[in-house]
Amino acid sequence: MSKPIVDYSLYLVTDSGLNHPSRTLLQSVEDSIRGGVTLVQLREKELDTEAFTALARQVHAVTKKYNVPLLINDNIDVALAIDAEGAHVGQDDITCVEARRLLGPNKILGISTGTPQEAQKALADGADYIGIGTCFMTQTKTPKRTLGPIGVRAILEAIPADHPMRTVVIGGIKHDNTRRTVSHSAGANGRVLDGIAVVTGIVGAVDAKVASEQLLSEFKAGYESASHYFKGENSAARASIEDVLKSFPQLLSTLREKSPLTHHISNYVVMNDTANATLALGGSPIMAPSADEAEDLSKVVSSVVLNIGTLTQSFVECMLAAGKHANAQGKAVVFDPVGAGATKLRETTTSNILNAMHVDIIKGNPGEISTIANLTGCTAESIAMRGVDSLGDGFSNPAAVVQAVAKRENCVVAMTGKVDYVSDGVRTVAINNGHPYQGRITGSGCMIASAIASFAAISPNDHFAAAVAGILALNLAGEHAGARDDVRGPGTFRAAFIDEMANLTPEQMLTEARIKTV
Ligand SMILES: Cc1ncc(COP(=O)(O)OP(=O)(O)O)c(N)n1
Ligand SMILES: Cc1nc(C(=O)O)sc1CCOP(=O)(O)O
Repeated sequence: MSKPIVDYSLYLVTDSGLNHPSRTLLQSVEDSIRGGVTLVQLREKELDTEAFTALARQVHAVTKKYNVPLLINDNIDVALAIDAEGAHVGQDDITCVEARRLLGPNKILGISTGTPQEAQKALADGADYIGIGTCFMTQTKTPKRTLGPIGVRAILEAIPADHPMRTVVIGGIKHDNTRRTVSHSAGANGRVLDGIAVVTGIVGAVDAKVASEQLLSEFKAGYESASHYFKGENSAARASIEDVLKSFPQLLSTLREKSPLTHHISNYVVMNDTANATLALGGSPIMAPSADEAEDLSKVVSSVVLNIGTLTQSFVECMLAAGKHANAQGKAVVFDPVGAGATKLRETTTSNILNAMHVDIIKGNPGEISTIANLTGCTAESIAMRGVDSLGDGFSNPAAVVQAVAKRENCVVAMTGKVDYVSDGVRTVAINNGHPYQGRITGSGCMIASAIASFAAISPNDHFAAAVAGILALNLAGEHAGARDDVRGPGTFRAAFIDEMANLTPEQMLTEARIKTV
């Protein structure tokens, strides 16, 4: 028999000791397959060979019924005895080369890897796939160390994109961390995980079918986000900064022609201003802070703004729902982590948002970006935070910070201040437009997030262009408003600012931009 073609998307790894007491392991396996499990590994540490073989035969009868491959953990003899579709071995077990020799060329062989070097060795040793772990803390075994999505990424990047080696991640994978793990671990070489391997998240769940359905849907959403990012944003496809700048007049004209609808979960202080700014620039806002509307809206809006300025439980629920549905619909998510480091609640919410969805563009002041850098383990410099406003100019090398956070989060980062910085991890620019009055009215940063969201709707495959265009458009409006004779202070500036967003011409986006590559 030739080697089966394997779908690695949702890989169940069993452990009878962790199986939910309400059912047998066989029931867990069957329920999980009915919920979408695509591959099963029988991993039973406490059974002797005879009992393991007997259980393996029973499990194989179930998996064969659904045409799902069964692999045996560690024990090649059992795999051969029951004619399983393959086996999985660890670094401390029989070698991969020996396992392949015993199994022959037509069985599936997987090996555990925790370093890029182990992954590269697996390429040479005849494995079909690698299990990359341990990703997160797990109760199922004592990990040597945890990799997190960034450690997983380093291993994916060690495997050439065109190599047939498949990859799954293992260790602490649950429905609420799957999406981020998959989207954030994607390598710069375009490699995205082929699947997730799960023990307790399935066998220990109250309902293994429902748990499997959720995990599979989260895996697919993470995979889609990662693939979308690389389709539009891989280095080969990235437009040069010069071409991006040249595209701005057309972007603004198209924005006005199409008037894209953006879903705002904004804050009480700026809701009216962000709605008016969106309209003035040419877009259409819908201010809808209820989670119950998020799914319906995700089908009709073009992008979403999540603003944590005035946090309540229902705002948080709505932001999480809106972000997830936007991801599922392929709509851009713009995150404005207002005052992210000011309180524990804001910090936790920021973390929860980044973990629960793929954020396409993060827009913040230096303090907010610093908090995100720290939360995501990015080795950037820190600055202090007080209230929702950032202190001082922030970083000694702001361009390096935005670039590092963008690279780590696989997204675009826009850091606003006297000079604004935008990076997608590869392209980084500094924008020198704007007026001091923008810093003296509340909500000017939030309005920038709204403008970015409108441009992201027009430029779905280049969010870097959208972020730069959004900042530039509002900064030019700020300059024009600040220069008006009728503007005598922040109050009159606020009205003039909105007027000048509406008056901005596409040509001014080209002729008045002071943007340089950094
Ligand atoms: C898919 C997958 N990845 C990794 C492992 C771990 O295997 P191993 O290192 O042999 O550890 P134990 O399973 O023996 O605890 C796995 N089983 N499956
Ligand atoms: C079996 C196994 N192997 C790991 C590795 O790092 O190689 S982590 C792990 C346990 C995974 O269990 P859970 O899904 O319950 O966290």
